[in-house]
Amino acid sequence: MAHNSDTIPRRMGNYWLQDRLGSGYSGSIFKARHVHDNTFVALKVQDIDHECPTNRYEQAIYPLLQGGEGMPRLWASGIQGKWHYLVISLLGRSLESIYRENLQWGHNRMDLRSVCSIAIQVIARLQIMHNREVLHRDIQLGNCAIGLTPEEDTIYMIDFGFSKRYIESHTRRHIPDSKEKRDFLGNYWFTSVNVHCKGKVPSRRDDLEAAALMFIHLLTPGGLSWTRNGVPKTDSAHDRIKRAKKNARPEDLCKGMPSEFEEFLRYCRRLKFFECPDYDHWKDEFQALAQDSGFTDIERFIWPPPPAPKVQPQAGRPAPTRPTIDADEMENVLKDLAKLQLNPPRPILGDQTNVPAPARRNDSKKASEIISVSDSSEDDESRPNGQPLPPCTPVRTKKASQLQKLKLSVLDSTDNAALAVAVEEFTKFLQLGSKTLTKEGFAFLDALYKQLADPSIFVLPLRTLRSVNREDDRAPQPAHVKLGVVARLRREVGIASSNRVLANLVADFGAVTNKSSGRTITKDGFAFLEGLAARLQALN
Ligand SMILES: Nc1ncnc2c1ncn2[C@@H]1O[C@H](COP(=O)(O)OP(=O)(O)OP(=O)(O)O)[C@@H](O)[C@H]1O
Repeated sequence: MAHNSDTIPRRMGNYWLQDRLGSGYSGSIFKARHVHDNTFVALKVQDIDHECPTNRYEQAIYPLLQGGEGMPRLWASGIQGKWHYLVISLLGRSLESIYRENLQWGHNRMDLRSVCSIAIQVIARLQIMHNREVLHRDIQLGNCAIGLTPEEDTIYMIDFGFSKRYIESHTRRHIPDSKEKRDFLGNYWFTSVNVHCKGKVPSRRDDLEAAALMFIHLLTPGGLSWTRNGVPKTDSAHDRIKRAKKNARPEDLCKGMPSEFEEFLRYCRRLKFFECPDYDHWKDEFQALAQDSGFTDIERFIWPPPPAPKVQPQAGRPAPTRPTIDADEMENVLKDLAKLQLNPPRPILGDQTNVPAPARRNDSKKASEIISVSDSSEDDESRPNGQPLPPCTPVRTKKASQLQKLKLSVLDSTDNAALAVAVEEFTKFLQLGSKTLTKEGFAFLDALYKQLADPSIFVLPLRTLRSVNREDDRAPQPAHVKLGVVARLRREVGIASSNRVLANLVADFGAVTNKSSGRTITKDGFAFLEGLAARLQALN
């Protein structure tokens, strides 16, 4: 319904309306001042005859969320003439406005620090909402806003016009799933594939998937491909968006990003309709990613972002000036370098005629340094308004490059003692940081399997590889199955009689971790790895 702001009275209840903060399909939102105490609020106004009375829906949701961190307060609500109004906490800018500002500063994507911080806070907000039995159902940048000073580092959720309780109040049961196709509810850019493209009933998993797509959008140069032509004006344009979204594979969407984003999207898509997501795990993952990348104080969203942590140049050597190179270009360069085969083949465990290990170690170090190069500019370029440039997203995280280094040291190993050291380092590294096995972690296990099974031949180690696409391999298993298998592996590793037996145990360990829902290493898993290192020493 058309909405004419001229007819909105200057005063609503006890508030004087001031500037318009925003307006949407369903109404307008104004900054307003209390007539007596002069405090400022946001006042959301909607025509009482609007075909979609979202203000009334919001009015029912707000009381459920009061007091939760990052949830605005509902101060008052009422009807005046033909207007329904909600009085809520006045907040700062939306993430949509911040994202656009970043584009204007010449950055075609957001920096990793900001995205990790957004991820941690948005997942925490969804955790609060879901714990209070509410689904948001319209996660997007415009529906996340930062607080006003001194709360500008807190992200708030706003716009609960599409929200709904997923626990029915009378039965206390989860809303039912349905096979019937529903009309799409949400937004074009981030609503999950199940809800947007397949007409399924939204549940907790869909809020999380929308959040995952939003994080990936922020890190994608130019944004997700289906957002680039603007809001669709025809059904066929909308169909094109749905097709692009449905066909986009996580590995393609997340190319060049830290693996956590791909992992998170996959995790959201594996969740069952009724399943409760593991919010804490994913907050920890993004926290660990930020820490691995050298960022501090990550729970706070700081805009503009503080300068990127600098890697200290070695004493006595001038810092190298890096050419600007993007992730795709870097990948091509690395592929071309690999094709050149400048060095003799890597020494392998069973082949003692290779060049001495120390010389090869240096090479592997260099290789990992190349891979871990970040695209953060060394230039002291300033933004048009004098703000410092935000740190750019590293092509690979510190965690990824450390694991890559460990994998190379496995491939360089010429005896079991060297393998044992690599396994010990791998174990310690995971114990101290994130306990999730990323694709680089699985690549380490692959390399280990290869060396133990038969180091003299090239093995395609499909048994531990994480990125298998076969449906049966991807189907997650119940947690108790993983616990049982890992406990058995832990026992068997202590009595393994040969490298080949150890190889099979490593393969089983990779497979069972791959099929577990969080791909995390449990206590027994660490005991298995420690036992493996000890057994390798014993079999040396
Ligand atoms: N509490 C608030 N404080 C400050 N600004 C706000 C607040 N709530 C909303 N805004 C601004 O107004 C915009 C629209 O708000 P909101 O999404 O709640 O309204 P809407 O009418 O439901 O919009 P849409 O139809 O686009 O979903 C937001 O993107 C934000 O910029």
